[in-house]
Amino acid sequence: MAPSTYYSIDSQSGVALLYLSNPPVNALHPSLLSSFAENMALLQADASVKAIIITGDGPSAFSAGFDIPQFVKTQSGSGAKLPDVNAMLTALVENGPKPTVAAIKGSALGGGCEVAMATNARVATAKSVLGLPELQLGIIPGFGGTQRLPRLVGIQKAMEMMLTSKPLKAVEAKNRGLVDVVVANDDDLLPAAKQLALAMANGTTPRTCALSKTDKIGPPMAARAMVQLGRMQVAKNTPPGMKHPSMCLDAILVGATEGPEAGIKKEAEVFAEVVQHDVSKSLVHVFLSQRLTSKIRGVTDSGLRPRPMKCVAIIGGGLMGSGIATACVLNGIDVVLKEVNQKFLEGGMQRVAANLMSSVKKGRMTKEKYEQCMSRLKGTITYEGFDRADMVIEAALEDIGLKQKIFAELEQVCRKDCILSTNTSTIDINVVGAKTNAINRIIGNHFFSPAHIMKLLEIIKTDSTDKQVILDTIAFGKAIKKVPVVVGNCTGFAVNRVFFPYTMAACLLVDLGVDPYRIDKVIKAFGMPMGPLRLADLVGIEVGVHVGGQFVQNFSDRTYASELMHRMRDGDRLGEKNKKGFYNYDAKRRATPAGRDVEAILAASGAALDAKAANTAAQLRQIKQKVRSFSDKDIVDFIMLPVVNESSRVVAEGIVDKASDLDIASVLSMGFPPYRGGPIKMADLRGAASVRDRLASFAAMFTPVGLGGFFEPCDYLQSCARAGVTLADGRSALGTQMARL
Ligand SMILES: C[C@H](O)CC(=O)SCCNC(=O)CCNC(=O)[C@H](O)C(C)(C)COP(=O)(O)OP(=O)(O)OC[C@H]1O[C@@H](n2cnc3c(N)ncnc32)[C@H](O)[C@@H]1OP(=O)(O)O
Repeated sequence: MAPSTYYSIDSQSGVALLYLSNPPVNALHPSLLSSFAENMALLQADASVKAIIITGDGPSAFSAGFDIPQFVKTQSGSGAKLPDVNAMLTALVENGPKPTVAAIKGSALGGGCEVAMATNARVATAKSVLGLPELQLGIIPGFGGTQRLPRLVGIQKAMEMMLTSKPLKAVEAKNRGLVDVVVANDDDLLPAAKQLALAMANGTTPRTCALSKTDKIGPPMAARAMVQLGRMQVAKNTPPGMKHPSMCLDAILVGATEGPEAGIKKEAEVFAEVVQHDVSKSLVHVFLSQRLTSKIRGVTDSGLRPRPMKCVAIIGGGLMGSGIATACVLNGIDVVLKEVNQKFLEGGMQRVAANLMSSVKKGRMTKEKYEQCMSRLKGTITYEGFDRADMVIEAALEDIGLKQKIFAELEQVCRKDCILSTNTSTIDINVVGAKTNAINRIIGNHFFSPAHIMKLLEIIKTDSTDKQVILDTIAFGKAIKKVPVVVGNCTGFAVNRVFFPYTMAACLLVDLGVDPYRIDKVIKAFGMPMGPLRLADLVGIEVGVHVGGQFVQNFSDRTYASELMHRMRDGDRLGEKNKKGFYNYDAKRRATPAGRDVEAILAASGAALDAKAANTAAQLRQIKQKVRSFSDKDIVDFIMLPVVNESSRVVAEGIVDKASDLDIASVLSMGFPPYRGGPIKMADLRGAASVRDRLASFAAMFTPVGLGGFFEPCDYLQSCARAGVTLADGRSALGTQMARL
């Protein structure tokens, strides 16, 4: 059914009930808004109607706001024309002849909250939440929210709610003035709303029109001072180039100092501008793409039903294994945790207990829930209990022989329908299962550390993995509240593979004489949580040497084999592990640049590059000169565009189901800034041709010293650039040409 509204009128009381209807969250689609305007006009004109209650259809939402996919259409110029929602809300909902009440169950977010704020009173169930999270989509409220919210809760709270995008629970919303009545049970909602609506119709309770209220915004001078405080917050917390938070404050200020009409006008101007910014295009892309990762062609649309994973056996109680066990027991799944001896087992069990206890200490979990979770955890040093397991997750050392032995044993001790999975981050899944006859039920479950906190679950399927196994693993990922991204089997899978150039490019810059701390600073300013050298310390220099070596071996045409990490390791600069890496670490893991402590290592690594390029020393000298005068933007391109290049290969090879899956995986694992959309979205916003040309210029610069391959734009990127199609659409747009890539 098309998104719309429908209503009924209680002829006895004269109360009309208008439903916003667009399951599952009653998003305000343009057709719903048109129907809303039409039906409100009808009800306001109907002489038999005394008051109007607006509510959401279905159990979970009043309305989660404007229909977000419509933004993509607006941004590409194909959006439907909206009725004048602000005029309609003011004339028909706020100031119409009949009083209006919002009856809220579940979420009233964004435009949904704005509709509710336009009514004359709000009644909400205790579990409801109300808020204006538009800023997290790179936009600002556009249906009067920047004007009504400050008038209901005060400027300070309104700014806080908008700038953090955090909604209020119903009880706090009532304390703040956003809600009038809170009811404990769903069944009490409509009766309470009706009572209030009739009281307003009879004049026994006054009608509130939020736009006319002034008591909470104070005089203009006070409003200016308050907004100035908000601006200081924005300056502190907002990445450079992100304009919509301060533009949101502009709209609040105009309303508070020049009146609501001017404020609504300003809000509309700002909204129309920010919705076209790249930041909004990226954040909307991330919101929608994150919800698409668990929809896999040929699997989730195959008619199969996922089997619930009630019991999971985990091999290895180290950091990863105990984190995975924590995520399982937290979400109602029984766990059998296996270790090699009693001492290690106790260590693993204690780690799970400590993970859970940390939530208790922070007040996020009750002691009762803690006990419940712990009761789901059983430890063993044999395979006892593995016959109960619906899925095994092996999280042992990254040792091929060991994993093969474990999998051969698992085949013997587990049920024939048990999914056998590995948490390897580097080893080919087919190799892990090579000594079994169970390759169709073997899959990768790649968690990111700390496994009970990080949202991404990279699921690695092979050509032999059964669809049912993939489907069950996706459902398992969702059951433990991860975002599952299904990828193909290749060196580094998706995430580690696309990010290998991140560290290699940084090593190349350091070898050419660029200050490592400048590199980290520039990349952090780009929006990554930390620069590549700080990250190398965090992951561990030895791990870097091991993983880097695999990429050099497998992708020799496009890797840079720096000696930097090897020399760091040999110099006992192992990273956070021994508190000495590119940075020195204190007891609280605070990092300070190691500076002179690593000077000799950096010099030796640079000298190794000089020695390798001895026959082209003059060209290398020229390159060094250029590189040392690189701007910050050059450094970002130098490091991030090779990541885009490898991402393009991953998309071209079909390692991910959709290009956007790779963006989400990058955001949720490496902390790629969501407001840049992920490597593919970022490249598409810039244009494939521009990315290709910049990479080609780096390739031309480095070819004389034999390192051009590291930057050479891949065939897919070149084809998309030539055809003028996006990297996201290239696979379908290039069609048969893809076969030749
Ligand atoms: C003019 C206005 O000021 C502008 C606006 O209103 S912009 C919109 C502002 N609103 C928001 O940002 C709220 C966005 N939604 C959410 O935060 C969360 O979806 C939620 C809290 C409502 C529910 O969360 P949760 O229960 O985890 O379910 P979630 O998977 O996110 O959503 C359920 C489905 O509803 C969809 N959905 C949620 N909000 C939507 C919206 N505003 N528009 C369209 N679809 C929406 C999701 O895409 C998902 O679809 P799927 O089932 O096809 O995957």
